[in-house]
Amino acid sequence: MPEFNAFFETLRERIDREDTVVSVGLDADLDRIPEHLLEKDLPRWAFNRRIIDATHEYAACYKPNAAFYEDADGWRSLRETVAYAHGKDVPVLLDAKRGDIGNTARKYAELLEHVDAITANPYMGRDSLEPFLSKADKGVFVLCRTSNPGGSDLQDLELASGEPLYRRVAALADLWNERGNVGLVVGATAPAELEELRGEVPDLPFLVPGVGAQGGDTEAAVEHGLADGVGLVNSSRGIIFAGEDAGEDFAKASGQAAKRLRDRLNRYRD
Ligand SMILES: O=c1ccn([C@@H]2O[C@H](COP(=O)(O)O)[C@@H](O)[C@H]2O)c(=O)[nH]1
Repeated sequence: MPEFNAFFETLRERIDREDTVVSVGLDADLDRIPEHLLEKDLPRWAFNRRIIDATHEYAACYKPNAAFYEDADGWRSLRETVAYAHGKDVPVLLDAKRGDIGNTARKYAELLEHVDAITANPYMGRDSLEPFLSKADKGVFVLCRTSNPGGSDLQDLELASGEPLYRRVAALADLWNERGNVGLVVGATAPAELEELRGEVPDLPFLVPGVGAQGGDTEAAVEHGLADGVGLVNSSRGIIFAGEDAGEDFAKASGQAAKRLRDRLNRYRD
């Protein structure tokens, strides 16, 4: 079993030091950002800065989803956000779900020059992930059993061997973990699969989305999401929009929501 790489060691240090496995999802949706911020030059950055100020002491990492930044101002906002999170010593995991033929994946993998870890789609196989995997000091979270209702449509399909596809993905990800830089994405809405996968790949840390707005199982997320104490449980809308109706005080409510989630998850940690 390879040891954790630099990213996972940094994450482990952060988790231990701050006593939290909360991933704060920065899905800065312009349709939900408080109105008074919309006049700013970069509203998403203005929003994220306030959210980071209010939540960083409860955050093991920040997870911006690329979908909310894929325009010119969005990328500028994201760069400012990443620099600010780093200034608070919090790692950043970009939820980008990339993966393509090697030549294209090589360009996607350049995203890792700016962030500490990324989510990747394994559907096109090992060569499509190699450019990410070869960045030995970064983290690569491979989509395995996703939290959405349609996650079962393909991921649960039984292979000729009798095993479901998500289990094969987990086994492959374990093989791809030569550098100790691989984790899995497994949704909190699939607690049975979380438990099963923890048994299959005991050494891979999980990123567990789906608590909060999606109603996933927080206890299962913690009990099975961590490998040797390392793993992340993400909430995005449940934290960043907790103060949606609080006007100028919106970030305070986010800080309280992040603290509540941290405390709740910590009840299940060893
Ligand atoms: O299986 C998956 C993989 C990724 N996500 C992403 O996580 C957050 C969840 O947001 P919430 O507001 O906490 O529901 C979002 O960025 C998703 O794209 C996921 O939910 N499930």
